[in-house]
Amino acid sequence: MSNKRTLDGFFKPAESKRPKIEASQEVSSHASYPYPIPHLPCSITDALGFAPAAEAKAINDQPDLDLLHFQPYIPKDVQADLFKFLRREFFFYRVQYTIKRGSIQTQINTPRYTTVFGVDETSYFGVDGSLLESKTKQPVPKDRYKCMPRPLPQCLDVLRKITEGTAGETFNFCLVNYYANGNDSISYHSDDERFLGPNPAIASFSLGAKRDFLMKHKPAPMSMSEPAKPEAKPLKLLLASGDMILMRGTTQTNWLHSIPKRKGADSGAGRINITFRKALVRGGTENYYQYNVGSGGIFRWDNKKQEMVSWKATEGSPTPGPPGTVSLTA
Ligand SMILES: O=C(O)CCC(=O)C(=O)O
Ligand SMILES: [Fe+2]
Repeated sequence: MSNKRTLDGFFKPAESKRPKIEASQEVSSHASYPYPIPHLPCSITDALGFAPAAEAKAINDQPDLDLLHFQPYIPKDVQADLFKFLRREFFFYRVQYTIKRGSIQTQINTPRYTTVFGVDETSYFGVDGSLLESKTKQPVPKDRYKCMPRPLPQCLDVLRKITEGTAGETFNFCLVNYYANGNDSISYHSDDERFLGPNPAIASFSLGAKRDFLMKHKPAPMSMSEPAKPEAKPLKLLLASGDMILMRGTTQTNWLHSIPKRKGADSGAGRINITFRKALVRGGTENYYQYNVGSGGIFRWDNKKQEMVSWKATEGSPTPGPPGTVSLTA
C-alpha cells in the first residue's frame, strides 16, 4: 500500500487526532464544595450551542399527561464526552436514611449515586458565592438552613440556561443521579412536592447507558360527583444518551415515574440523569440536600478501577453536610 497522501486524506476531518476531553484551566469553587469542579471544555460548550439537536415529540395523548421528548437534545458528537466529564468531575453520595411507619423504623439505602446544587427562590448566590436573601439582598443568617446550599457549577449552569430557553421556564435546582449499572434504580414516585408549587416543569436529561423510563397514572380518587375519566395506559420510554424529557403541566400531580433495575444488554454500563427544577421555598432546599447529599461519605469516579470509590478529604477541606455533622467516611 502506498504512503502517498491523497487529496481525500487532506480534506477528511482528523477525528482520531481530536483530544479526548481537554482539561479546562478554570474551575467552579465554593466554600461548600469538597473540591473544585472544572469548567466545561470549550469543545463541549461550543457543541451545546447547537442544542436542542432534534425537535421534540409531544406525548400528551393520555389523561393529565404533558411530555416533550427530545431524541436527542444534546448533540451526538459530545454526548460521550459530556457523560465522561461529569462522571469524572462530580462528587457523589450514596444516601442512607430511616423512615418510620408506626413504631417500625426502616433504613433506606438509596439505590444510586446522587448529588445536588442550587437554592430555593427565597435566596440567591452573590457573585462572591455568599448566600443573600431575595427580598432584602442582605446576607442570609448562618442558621437559616440546616444544610449548606451550594451554587450550580459552571458546567451545569451552561446547560441550565439552554434548557430554560427551550422550556420557557426558570430553574434554580439541579439534581444529578448516577446509575452505576442495572442494579441501580429509582422507584415509582412523582416530583410533586408542595415546595415546587402547582404544575411544576421538570427537565430531565439522560447521558450514557440506555434505560427504560416507566410511567403510570396515579390511582384516581373515588368520587361520586366527578365522571370517571378514560383509562390511562402505562407508558415505557427508552431513554438514550443525550435525550431530554420535559415533564410539565398536570403530569407530576397525576403520574408516577421510575427507572427500574435492568438485566441483560447495557446493564453493566453507567448512566447519568440530570434534572432541572424550581423550588419556591426553604423546605425544598432542606429536602433536596437531605435526600441527595445526606451525611454519608463522598464518592469519586476512579478511572483505573472504572468504578466509584470512597473519597477521603484532606485536612481542612470543607464538609458538604450540615454545619457540625461529620460527613466523611474513612
Ligand atoms: O433517572 C431518571 O431518568 C429519573 C430521575 C428522577 O425521576 C428523579 O431524580 O426524580
Ligand atoms: Fe423524578
